[in-house]
Amino acid sequence: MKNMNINTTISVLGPARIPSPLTSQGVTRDGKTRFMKDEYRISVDVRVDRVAGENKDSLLSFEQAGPRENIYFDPSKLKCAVVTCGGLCPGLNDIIRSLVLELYHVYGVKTIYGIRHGLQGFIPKYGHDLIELNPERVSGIQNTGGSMLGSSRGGQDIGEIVDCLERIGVGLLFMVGGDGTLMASKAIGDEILNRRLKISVVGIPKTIDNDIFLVSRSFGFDSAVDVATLAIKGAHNEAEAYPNGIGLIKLMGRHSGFLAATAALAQPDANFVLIPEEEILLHGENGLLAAVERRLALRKHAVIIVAEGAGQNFFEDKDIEHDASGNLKLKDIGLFLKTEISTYFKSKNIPISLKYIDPSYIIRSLPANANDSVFCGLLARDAVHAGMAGKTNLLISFWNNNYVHIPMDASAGQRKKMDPSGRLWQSVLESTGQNLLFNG
Ligand SMILES: Nc1ncnc2c1ncn2[C@@H]1O[C@H](COP(=O)(O)OP(=O)(O)OP(=O)(O)O)[C@@H](O)[C@H]1O
Ligand SMILES: O=P(O)(O)OC[C@H]1O[C@](O)(CO)[C@@H](O)[C@@H]1O
Ligand SMILES: [Mg+2]
Repeated sequence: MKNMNINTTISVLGPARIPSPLTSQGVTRDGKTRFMKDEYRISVDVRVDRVAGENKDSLLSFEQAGPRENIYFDPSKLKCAVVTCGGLCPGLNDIIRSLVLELYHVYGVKTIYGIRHGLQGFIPKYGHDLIELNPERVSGIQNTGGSMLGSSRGGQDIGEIVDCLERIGVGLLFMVGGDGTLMASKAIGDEILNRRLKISVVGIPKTIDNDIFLVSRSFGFDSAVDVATLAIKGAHNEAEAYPNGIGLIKLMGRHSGFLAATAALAQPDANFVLIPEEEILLHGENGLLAAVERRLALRKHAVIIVAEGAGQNFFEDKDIEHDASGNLKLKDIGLFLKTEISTYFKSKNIPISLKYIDPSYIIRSLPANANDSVFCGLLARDAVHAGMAGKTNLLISFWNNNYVHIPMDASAGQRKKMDPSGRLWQSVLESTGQNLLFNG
């Protein structure tokens, strides 16, 4: 972490004095306690570079997630709420289910509200009813994609959201979403603080783009990679089957190419991977079109993966649009490339068979795979442990193979991007051999 000034201190609503209901199960078979102490920390950097001549390391560390010996909230009086915001993502229902089961069975919290359709659900004018969540209500939801609570985009009045929390008496709010949701969580947390309320806000980062700052892996990403490999297989089969076949696949990834790059490694049939972090050169000897031509001459087929945020520089600045949440609406680089490739080969009188595959919404709306389901359960349980201990304005993150607490303001407003000189991208370059094709 080059930025050593990030905040790593977690806020608390007050001292946690009530013995946890987990106390009866709090000691493991070998006599060790399973409770975490706030003093257990996970270092931010695994590698520690010593300054020449010094023999002391100064370690930046995150608080380790997990059950605390004492909790802040009285489970018999506590009301909780869960909301899912932004784009769909595999695993949302696993998260909701695990939150409910942990709160209900392990901590004994019996009142859990599901907020419908993201932040809209807090605002009376939309008329979305609350859902009472309990183990029966969430039974089997993990087998379905999407979110049983629904979602929405679009800003809502933060004051009105906190009014709603006060009105329904929520003490612990779980917010599941991407970077925008974390910004909203932070704003809600700040307003709660302004009003001196004892409401804890815990974020669980979600995105198939895997672009949340200080989060090594977000849930849904692994499932998205899985499904993306099917699209790559299909594109490869189509490309191989026809003379000069080209399979072009567009994958999601607004500002970061993690999904495109990882899927290309998981299903190594792609010859070109195009990501937002690297500029695309289209024309000329070292451009994509000439490189595809070289590839066809060599192997008679080609597979191209493009992340949706790649090549946005090809589109004019004048018709810039934003969605309801203020996210930049990306122009369709997949369709653009399809046209450019077709036009190029037509102008050269080279017949091609181009198949364009856009699996975007299929990928993000399916249920989680087994690996993500396990991950969601662990994240959700740690979110409950943190919230019950009275911790607030934090998100649960997976970092250096550990589950940790990250203060919301350390992550919100920043984005994780792929390092073009890092191992992931360099492996993609090796696996595809695309640099050799680009450079003739
Ligand atoms: N700075 C902010 N302050 C308050 N609310 C915000 C802010 N940014 C985003 N939001 C709200 O948070 C919600 C989720 O944001 P958004 O639609 O951008 O999805 P997201 O959480 O980033 O997920 P995705 O990764 O799918 O885009 C929206 O209702 C949005 O209006
Ligand atoms: O079509 P929508 O819902 O605006 O969302 C598209 C965006 O959402 C994401 O799936 C993230 O949730 C991005 O990969 C994509 O750019
Ligand atoms: Mg977002």
